Amino acid sequence: MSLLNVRNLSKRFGGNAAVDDISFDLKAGELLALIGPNGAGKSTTFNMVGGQLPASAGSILFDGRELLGVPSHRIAHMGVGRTFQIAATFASLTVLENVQMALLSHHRKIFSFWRAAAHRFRDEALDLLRQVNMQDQASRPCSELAYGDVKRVELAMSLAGRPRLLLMDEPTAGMAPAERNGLVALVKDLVIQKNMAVLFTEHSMDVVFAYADRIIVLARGRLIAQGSAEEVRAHPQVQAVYFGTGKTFEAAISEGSRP
Ligand SMILES: Nc1ncnc2c1ncn2[C@@H]1O[C@H](COP(=O)(O)OP(=O)(O)OP(=O)(O)O)[C@@H](O)[C@H]1O
Repeated sequence: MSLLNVRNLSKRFGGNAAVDDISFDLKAGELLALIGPNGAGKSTTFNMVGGQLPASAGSILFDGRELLGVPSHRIAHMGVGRTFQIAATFASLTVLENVQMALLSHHRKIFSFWRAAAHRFRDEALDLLRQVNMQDQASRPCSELAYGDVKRVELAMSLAGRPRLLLMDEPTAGMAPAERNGLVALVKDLVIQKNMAVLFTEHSMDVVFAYADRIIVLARGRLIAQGSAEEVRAHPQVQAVYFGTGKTFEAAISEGSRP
């Protein structure tokens, strides 16, 4: 049975249908990529699932419970985690402190007194850092880290909320190709180990085709294709919309270009 059921979801901004009657499912243990050209409606879809944006119509069921109309903080506590395009860590805090902070937040402790409670959740934070291969850098301030490592810390922070569904908006934005592959390979391992569902948007097609279990393609707010990498790659409408210039996916991959 699916963990997430999106049905006939739409969002209009004035006369513009940013998301237009889309439906898709996501199972536990599945890594689902949401792709499409700029302005296709990916972020708008994410923001509706995460509760940051109200929908104009449709339904989003998470484990059978309707998410539409539920505030984002409550959606987070229901088990839907989120990472953003720009990693949100506290630069002046150490790696470990950032993850402890996320744990304090998850357990609804008060931020302002957190230093006094810094010993709390230390073991749990170290365990989360181990899961993203950052335990060796636990005592370094986040400001000193390479960007790819900051993204790993952010991933550990999002795991602090024990999400059953993790939404990752362009997790590899701003990363070098080798770092990109490392991060998404790690996410794929976590999906399998934790039987967690992940929905991610991504501009890097090589990463999508290498790691996603399934891909859905949006164009101008409409869902035009969904399926395996092979199915999506071969889909005529996807090729036409994505590479209207006559480019093929293979060419785009070898150039490492953004659509
Ligand atoms: N707050 C808003 N007000 C008005 N129009 C918006 C708003 N947010 C998004 N849009 C429009 O909705 C459409 C979909 O935008 P969205 O940001 O969801 O696309 P996207 O696929 O995430 O694009 P990108 O890959 O560039 O991030 C676009 O036409 C955009 O201009």
